[in-house]
Parts: sequence; C-alpha cells; structure tokens
Amino acid sequence: MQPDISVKHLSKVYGDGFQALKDINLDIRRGEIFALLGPNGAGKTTLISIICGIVNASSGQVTAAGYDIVKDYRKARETIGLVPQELNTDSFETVWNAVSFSRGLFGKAPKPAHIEKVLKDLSLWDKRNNRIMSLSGGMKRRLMIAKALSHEPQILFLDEPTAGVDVELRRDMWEMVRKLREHGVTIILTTHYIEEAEEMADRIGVIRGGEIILVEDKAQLMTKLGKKELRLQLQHKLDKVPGELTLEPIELSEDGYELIYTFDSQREQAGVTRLLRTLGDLGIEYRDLQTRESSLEEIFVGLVHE
Ligand SMILES: Nc1ncnc2c1ncn2[C@@H]1O[C@H](COP(=O)(O)OP(=O)(O)OP(=O)(O)O)[C@@H](O)[C@H]1O
Repeated sequence: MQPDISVKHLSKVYGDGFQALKDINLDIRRGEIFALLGPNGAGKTTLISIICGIVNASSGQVTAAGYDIVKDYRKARETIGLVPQELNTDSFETVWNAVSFSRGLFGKAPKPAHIEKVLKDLSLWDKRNNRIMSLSGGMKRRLMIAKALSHEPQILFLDEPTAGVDVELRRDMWEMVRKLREHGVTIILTTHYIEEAEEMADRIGVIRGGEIILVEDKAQLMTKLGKKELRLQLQHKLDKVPGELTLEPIELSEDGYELIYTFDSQREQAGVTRLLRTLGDLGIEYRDLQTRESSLEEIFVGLVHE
C-alpha cells in the first residue's frame, strides 16, 4: 500500500545557515498513529511545517496522500489537518462560525452536517453559539481539533496536543484520537510526554539533531530496547554482592536488603533461573520478588543521550 506521507531525502537549512533537518527519509502508513519524539530543537516542528507547506524545504521530496507538496500544493494541503500548539482565531467569533470558516479556507463547499458531527464528537455542540473567548482552556483545545477536522482531512497532525492539559482532558483526547484512527484517519503526533506515545502510538520515530535515528513499531521497540529488572527483597542484610554473583549485572541496594538484577527483555530468562539457584546454594533467603519492564521513557532517554 502506498504510504500516506512519504518523505525522501528531505533537508532544511534556515536562512541563517542552520541545518535543522538532514536527509530525512520517512514513510507514514495510512491509518496509523505515528508518534514523533525528540528533544527540544530536534527538528519536529520544522518537519511538520514542511509537510504542511508552511516552511519550504531546501531539498528533497514530500508527498501527502500521493500529492507532491510543492507541485500539487493545494491538493496535498487539502488532505491534511493541522492542530497547532496555539489557537489563532478571532476570539469574538462563535464556535460554529470559526469551524465553518476553517472549512471554507480549503475551498470546500459548506457541509453543516459534517460540522455538526465534528462538534458533537468533540463535545462542543452545546457551545456552538458561544464566543471563543468564553470557552475554557480545554474547550479551546477541542476547538483547535474541530477546526483541523472541518475539511475532512485524511491526515491529521497534532503538535503537542496535550501540553498543559489536565489528566482528564488528556484521557479524553487520547480516546478521541483513537476514534479518529478507527475512522481511517492517519495521525502524526509530536509529544514530550513519552507516556502519551507509549499509550497511543502504533509506531514511533525518534529525531535528534535533525536526523531520524530510529523508526520502529512501538511493541518491537519496547522488547528490543527494553530492559527487565528483577528485585529480590532479602530476609537478611548483605554487606556486598556475593562473589559467586559478581559476573551478573546485579546490584545491592544501599540498605543491603535488596538485590537488583537487570536483563534484556529479548534474552531468555536463563539468567534469572541461574541467579535464583545460586542464591539457594548460598543459603540467601528472600521474602519477596518483583519484576518490572523499563518504560518507553527510560528507553527514550537512553536513546537521545547516547
Ligand atoms: N526560522 C528559523 N531560523 C533559524 N533556525 C531555526 C528557525 N526555526 C527553527 N530553527 C532551529 O531549527 C532547530 C529545530 O527547531 P524545531 O522548532 O523544528 O525543533 P522542535 O523539535 O520542534 O523543538 P521543540 O520540541 O522545542 O518544539 C532548532 O535549533 C531551531 O533553533
């Protein structure tokens, strides 16, 4: 299947000579949720802005739903909805008018039934006649999404969709994004909340210093790079890790009451069996044990600081 977005050999050098993107190659599949992660200044906004036609590329090629974003700009842009970080609409306007106007900007004929559906899906229907300035922060966020969906785009970009949003609204937004995906919309989101990517994404791309350093299925990323940790709470205090165990990646907690063994998720658990057997041989008793997998956040921090 043809990807919904195809980025080939894309580079961007800003006017001051700064190279923000270096030979980016990336395919986004139709109907997936793709999370683009990267530290501040990595180039996420630059990449999204180029795909959305807001910033010009220095070299390379991008297509959206098969349309070249330069040669077929209008058609490409029509397939894309962009939810920016901040709302820029006349605050005296009503919700209904703001969303209808957004649709008009794409030269699409009015379709009140669609606007009604979008507003209802986003729980903004009751507020349709309210002026924007009377909306709460969370409602304004939803309005930005409604505006982006007004022209029925196939692809939706969400730039930091839940920055500064409370936990409840964040959950609501995740639910809503999932619903959009169920309806076949391709979703690309940038986020600083790794938890958000872990919760939502089908695939994850990591960008650092203007380069894509990794693109992977989330589940595979978690098993490939993830580590597991086994913690054993000991009956009796130890002063140091017993000599028989020093070849293993094992540590003793500061209070001497816990042994912490770290191993690759991918590898079989032979090490755990060996460890437990050795402890038995040494007569070291434990009260309890827990295992824990590393979160995407830990994996991510490891990646960007390599
Ligand atoms: N108009 C510009 N002129 C010169 N340099 C720019 C311009 N816009 C962005 N940059 C630089 O390009 C790099 C990438 O910026 P970009 O905004 O794409 O990063 P980002 O990954 O979106 O960061 P953040 O997470 O902080 O939003 C940064 O070093 C930034 O200073």
